[in-house]
Amino acid sequence: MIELKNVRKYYKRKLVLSSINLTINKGEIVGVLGKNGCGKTTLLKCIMGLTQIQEGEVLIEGKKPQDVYEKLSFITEEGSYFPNMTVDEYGQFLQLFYEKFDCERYRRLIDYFTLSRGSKIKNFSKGEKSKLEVAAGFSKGADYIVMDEPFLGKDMFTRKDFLKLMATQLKETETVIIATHQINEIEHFIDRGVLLNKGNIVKDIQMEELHNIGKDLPQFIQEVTGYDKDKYKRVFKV
Ligand SMILES: Nc1ncnc2c1ncn2[C@@H]1O[C@H](COP(=O)(O)OP(=O)(O)OP(=O)(O)O)[C@@H](O)[C@H]1O
Repeated sequence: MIELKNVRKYYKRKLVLSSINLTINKGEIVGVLGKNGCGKTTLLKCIMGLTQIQEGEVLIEGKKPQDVYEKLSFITEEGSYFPNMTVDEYGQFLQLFYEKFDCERYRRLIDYFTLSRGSKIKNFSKGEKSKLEVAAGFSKGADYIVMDEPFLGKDMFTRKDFLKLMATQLKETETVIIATHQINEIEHFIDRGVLLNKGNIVKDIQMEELHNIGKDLPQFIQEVTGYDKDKYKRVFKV
């Protein structure tokens, strides 16, 4: 279980997350959603223990994230790989570092994404690096897989493959937290949507509940966070 209790985060004097309370249970697939700059990445970094918080606490199974790093895997655009390594060398490194690293899963994912095992990571395209990041992130043997915009830079077919992968390969005990703007794509994949606006959780809804009331995710997000359709006219005075 992941617990965020009254988490408040500032970057210098700017308040980015204000008193966040959130509990994520084991096995849940949770989408963290909201407009640019609303605090999604910052929230994920708090869960990962990668950024300092000024108030409150984050607990992963009752412990600080820094004390259970092997339970967590962060899949991010920035990438956690070493560019000078080849795909195979990186796999060997991860195996040494993560006790529960699943070599077989890594190999299969590398093949699934048709990445060349002998190639240096630095020579990969953006999309290929992002596939490698997913392959590594899913193979660390972590209980909590935290993803920040995993669709970025991936072509249409890869995005489909990626979703298929998540829908079929995840174990029941694996928990996924995914921050993305690709709401159409994750609509039928997530169990629950947590909607942020200006650093606050403004809605936390089970997808089943949403579909039962006949709404889809884009509609729901627009209703909750609003869309200023006249902004263009105001700014450009047209
Ligand atoms: N290292 C930093 N230093 C100062 N301000 C930051 C830093 N990182 C993020 N911010 C600010 O914090 C706010 C939230 O940023 P964050 O990256 O969490 O948003 P986001 O919801 O992930 O946005 P996006 O959808 O654009 O990726 C933004 O206003 C951003 O400018």
